[in-house]
Amino acid sequence: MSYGRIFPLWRAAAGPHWDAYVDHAFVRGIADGSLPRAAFLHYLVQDYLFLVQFARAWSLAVTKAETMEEMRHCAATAQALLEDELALHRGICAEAGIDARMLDAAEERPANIAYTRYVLDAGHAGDFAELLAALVPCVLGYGEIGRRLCTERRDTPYRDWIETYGGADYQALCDKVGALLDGAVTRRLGRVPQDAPRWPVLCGRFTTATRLEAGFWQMGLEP
Ligand SMILES: Cc1ncc(CN)c(N)n1
Repeated sequence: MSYGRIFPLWRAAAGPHWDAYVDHAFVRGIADGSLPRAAFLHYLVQDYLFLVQFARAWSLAVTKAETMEEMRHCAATAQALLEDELALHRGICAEAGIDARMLDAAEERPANIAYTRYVLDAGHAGDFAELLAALVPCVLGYGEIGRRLCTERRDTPYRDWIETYGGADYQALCDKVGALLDGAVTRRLGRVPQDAPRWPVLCGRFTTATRLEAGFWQMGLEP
């Protein structure tokens, strides 16, 4: 399963940056349980703020869409981030004594600001396809990580996290985003999008967002 046709092409174009993201030391620490709890909570608080900005970016995609179908997909993805995914963050943080008020008052780290504002800028400066190219490493990268870690079945205190991203609901979201991406790119760049002059720009957006994902994990290791 590779979440459609376009995603594997962009992933290949990102070269070693993709593995630096999905196989980062932070991810390995989640998988084998060696990640210190303080680092995980620090990451989770930043990720809460991240997802709020990402919901804004998916909402921006609603305004950039060209069809009702695209609008529906993007609105549903923003909703899934705000309700389903953030429920994981709220739950784990509440158990650690970090309540909703503390989450909202947390200060964004520079790596977080860099990534989220890059994506929002891609959306403001570019069209729907450009915004999607900056958005999909987030959704589909975690889908890939969650699916892989779920099959490893190792003993780790971060099982809730792994099962959220490897679970059926998140994987279904990834399949839908992959289908949205395929349709959107074909609609704008044609059936052989690799030949379109805009293809390298889209690959570039995807690769930069991928590098910013790796930077986000790195930030997580430095509470
Ligand atoms: C930084 C980041 N990237 C991706 C995801 C998965 N939506 C996330 N929660 N946080």
